Amino acid sequence: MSGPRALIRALRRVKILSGRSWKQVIKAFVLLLRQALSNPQVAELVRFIFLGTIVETGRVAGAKMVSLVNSFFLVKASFKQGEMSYDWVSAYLDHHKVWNQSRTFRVIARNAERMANRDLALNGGDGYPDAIYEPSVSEPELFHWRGRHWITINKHENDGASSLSLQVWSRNRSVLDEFIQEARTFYKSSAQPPPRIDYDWSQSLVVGQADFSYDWVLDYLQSENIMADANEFTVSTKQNDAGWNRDDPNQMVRYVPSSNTKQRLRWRGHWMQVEMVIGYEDSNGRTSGGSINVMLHSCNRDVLGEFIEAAREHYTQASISRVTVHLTDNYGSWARAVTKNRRAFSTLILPSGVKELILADAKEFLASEEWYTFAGVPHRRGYLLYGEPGTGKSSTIHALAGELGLEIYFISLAAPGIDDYTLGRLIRDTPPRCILLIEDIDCAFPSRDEDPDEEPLLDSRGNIIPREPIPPRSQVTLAGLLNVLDSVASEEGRLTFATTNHIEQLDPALIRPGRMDLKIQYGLATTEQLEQMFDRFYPYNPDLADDAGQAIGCYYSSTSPARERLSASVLAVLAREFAMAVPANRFSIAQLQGYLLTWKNDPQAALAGIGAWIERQQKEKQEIDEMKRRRRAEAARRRAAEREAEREMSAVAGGSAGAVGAVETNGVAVETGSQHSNGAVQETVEAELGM
Ligand SMILES: Nc1ncnc2c1ncn2[C@@H]1O[C@H](COP(=O)(O)OP(=O)(O)OP(=O)(O)O)[C@@H](O)[C@H]1O
Repeated sequence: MSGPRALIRALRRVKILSGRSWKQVIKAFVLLLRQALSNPQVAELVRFIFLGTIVETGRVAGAKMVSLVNSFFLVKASFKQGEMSYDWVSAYLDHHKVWNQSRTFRVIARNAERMANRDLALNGGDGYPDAIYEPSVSEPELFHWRGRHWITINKHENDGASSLSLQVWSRNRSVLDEFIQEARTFYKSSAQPPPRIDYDWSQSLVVGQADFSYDWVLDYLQSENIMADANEFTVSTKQNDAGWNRDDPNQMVRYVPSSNTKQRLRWRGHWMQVEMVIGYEDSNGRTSGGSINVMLHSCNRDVLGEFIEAAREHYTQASISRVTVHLTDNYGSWARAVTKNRRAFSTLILPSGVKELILADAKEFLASEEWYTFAGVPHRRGYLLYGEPGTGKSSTIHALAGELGLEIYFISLAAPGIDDYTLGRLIRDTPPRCILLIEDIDCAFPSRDEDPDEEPLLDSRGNIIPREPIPPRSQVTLAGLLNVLDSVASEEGRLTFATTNHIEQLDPALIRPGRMDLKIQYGLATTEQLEQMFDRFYPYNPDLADDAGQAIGCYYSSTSPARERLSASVLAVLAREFAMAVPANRFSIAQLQGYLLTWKNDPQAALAGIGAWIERQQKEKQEIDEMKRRRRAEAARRRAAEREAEREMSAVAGGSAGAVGAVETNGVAVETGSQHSNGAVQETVEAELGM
């Protein structure tokens, strides 16, 4: 306790402090210190503090000196993951196996991304992902660069994001510049894709699904196979999906770029990132808002323009050999497009002059927009192709689209979701200069669907029972259809084609000129068409080769044991005989095409077998007619029975008064009535079938 007491004593003396001179203050302080230091514990503490202060000051001064020296002799740089510079340096260091000295690794299994340090990987060569060693957060590595400069590299990881810091042991900053430049050049020349980027630091281009350029870009990406290095696919068997054809355009399975992932591709020496964004579905299940986002890893804006131009050019070129058909979804929107190989106009087999007429008319229409404007006539043209099924109506439109380089927008009025409103919207959404194809336009009208030659249905008293019209198969009304055909949206150089097998069911308002300007009937095959068809199936072909690959210039005879060659003149004779053997206007081209396809390499066998085929067709037709007749008779019997029963029930109900009695009477009457009506039905059916 001597210490504190001495201190108190000293303090008492300090009262001389109050208002006295500084000398007295110092004196008092020295006195106080002496008193304190006279205590060995205090003396020890003061010595300890004094020494510590000296050491710490030395350390701070030393560190300051080192950093001063560092900043004088070292050049530092840091690189953050997500920046391209990080990838340059990282790939460069990987390549130079800088991490070889590391003792701490992170092992990952990945084969999708190519790594420059692949030699470090355990490559099993079995197609299974390799184990790849990546340096983990580790001690700084010293790297002797170009045998002249020492560089310390440190890899850090923070919240899963890596960064690199570099210290170049040189006073000269240009060493760092050279190092970065070399890493960049190495990276650029290697096949390393750039990192996927989430933010827009470069030029980007967004092509919306609703825009025409969407098709260009998508088509370009598929056809050029330029996304072949991508590693995320969805495998689809659907033809109409946006898919990659890879090398084989006929393959059934297509590689569809995975949506909402960023794919990197190298295009004309530039790295690009492409992302397919799938649209969202609204409450009606309609998809919209999809896009292709293209981001260019270059500061040269012109490259994006070049890319779009290349896509457009490719699309235009490809369209020359293809026809695009746009189809609707179940909600009345243009949903997808399918492309088909173009059909040559010359392959159409039509009575002479018909093809030429349609083609010339359409061409003339497209070329005379100015005239229409000048004359104040809406620039639209409607064509109605009508006639038997399988006679070439759709084929004509398809071939015409190819010939004129137009796309087809196909609407089936019977499709679900197509009503007046959606039809109007679809028409509004079609581009100018295209072919709008409305197939089976008759399905918008009530029809009887039965044989028009059918005899009237009679009841037991010989009265005609009116037939109930079969309701239309479409939700589109005549007014709605006329509206659409007359709408302003239809005045943009559009060719509207409508097809029907039943022109007699169409309202005259629909087919009047102005709506349907050109009506062309398609009939069953005439003798002229049959001959043409045979010629088309078995052309005299100078390039034709035999089984051994020898050019033979014509077909071999199948009937002659010596396998004689068939000359052009023999083929012409066969064609003529074939045309004569088939009754004119009896079969459709589609039917005959089916037959000829079974003999596609043997014209003589085709001719030899045609008689038997016709007989078979006739027999089949008789059987079908008989089945139809029976079905009609059954339907007639049922309808007549229903009518009789209804009539008798209303007669009984009208004549009876008491409820209970009425029921009983009714029951008997019905029974009697039904017996009676059965007899009546029999009579009706027999009358109808002419028995
Ligand atoms: N006049 C024709 N010229 C060339 N090929 C034809 C002709 N008619 C039919 N075909 C062939 O028959 C098949 C069916 O033809 P298409 O679909 O054009 O007939 P359609 O009249 O439109 O029939 P539908 O009324 O049933 O729709 C096609 O494969 C087509 O190649």
